[in-house]
Amino acid sequence: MINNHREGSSSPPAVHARDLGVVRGGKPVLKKLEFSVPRGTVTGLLGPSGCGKTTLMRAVVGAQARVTGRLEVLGERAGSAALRHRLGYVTQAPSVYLDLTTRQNLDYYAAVLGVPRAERADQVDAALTDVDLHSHADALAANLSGGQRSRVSLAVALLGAPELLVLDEPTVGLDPVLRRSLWDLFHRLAAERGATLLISSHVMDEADRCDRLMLMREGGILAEGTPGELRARTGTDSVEDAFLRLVGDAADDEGNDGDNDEGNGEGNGGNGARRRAADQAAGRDGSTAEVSR
Ligand SMILES: Nc1ncnc2c1ncn2[C@@H]1O[C@H](COP(=O)(O)OP(=O)(O)OP(=O)(O)O)[C@@H](O)[C@H]1O
Repeated sequence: MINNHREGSSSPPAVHARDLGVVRGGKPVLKKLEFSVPRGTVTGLLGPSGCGKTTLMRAVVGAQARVTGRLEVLGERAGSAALRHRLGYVTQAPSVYLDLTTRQNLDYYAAVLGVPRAERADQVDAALTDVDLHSHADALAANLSGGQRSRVSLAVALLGAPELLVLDEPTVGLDPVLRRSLWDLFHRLAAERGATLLISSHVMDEADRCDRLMLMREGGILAEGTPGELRARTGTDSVEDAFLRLVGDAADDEGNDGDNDEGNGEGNGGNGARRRAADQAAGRDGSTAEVSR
């Protein structure tokens, strides 16, 4: 599902990073990242738990301290006040007021965002339609399921029609039908409103729903491209296998860079290291399609 890229040649990418680094807790968690996210695309950020997806998203929305290098968002420096109304960000923890109903939450956030009073009801209705929550519009958030609360958070992010939506694992805890309808919504937002979506996921079977992917590992970008390009580059049939192949190749490269004391030259030793690195990256002990968790 490759989007036609709608960005004009003169329009800067939605996100542009050069030599981007972040230190957290005294440790470098993002290391010299270089990438661009084209406008009007659904770009997936995939990688195992702890590889730095959330940190990267926080840097993009201007919520991360100790960012070094260059990071431009919609042509502005990340974190600049001019971006406040052009971005929507949904964290992994739904941020809704439990003592308000779904509609009251949306109405409140619309007011905070400065949506004119006369437009508020329409915008709230549109957001409720987008996330399919009309049937729970008057339910207290406290009485919603976890997945429903995440959708309220997503609806909040849609208010004001932001140009860039940064969504941290928006489909966690949702059933397959809802997941599909949200992915359809993400593509509609890109195709019909020209929005750019940067979406993190650790579920590899969602990778094929993205126009483009950035595969992350240990604070770096392992590879980027369309799902088809990544499959073709690695000679694999799925993005999950492409990821594991790339992790294995990176482990081989790292192994070749140093001395190999174990080295009796047996294929099994190398394959074992490669396999361990891939399994570790995938967080897998069996045949799960998830990268981690
Ligand atoms: N508040 C913090 N203080 C110090 N280090 C942190 C903090 N939050 C995260 N880290 C570290 O930063 C690294 C990247 O974490 P991050 O949350 O960005 O990863 P992630 O890929 O989003 O993981 P997940 O998929 O589990 O959400 C991890 O090594 C983590 O331990």
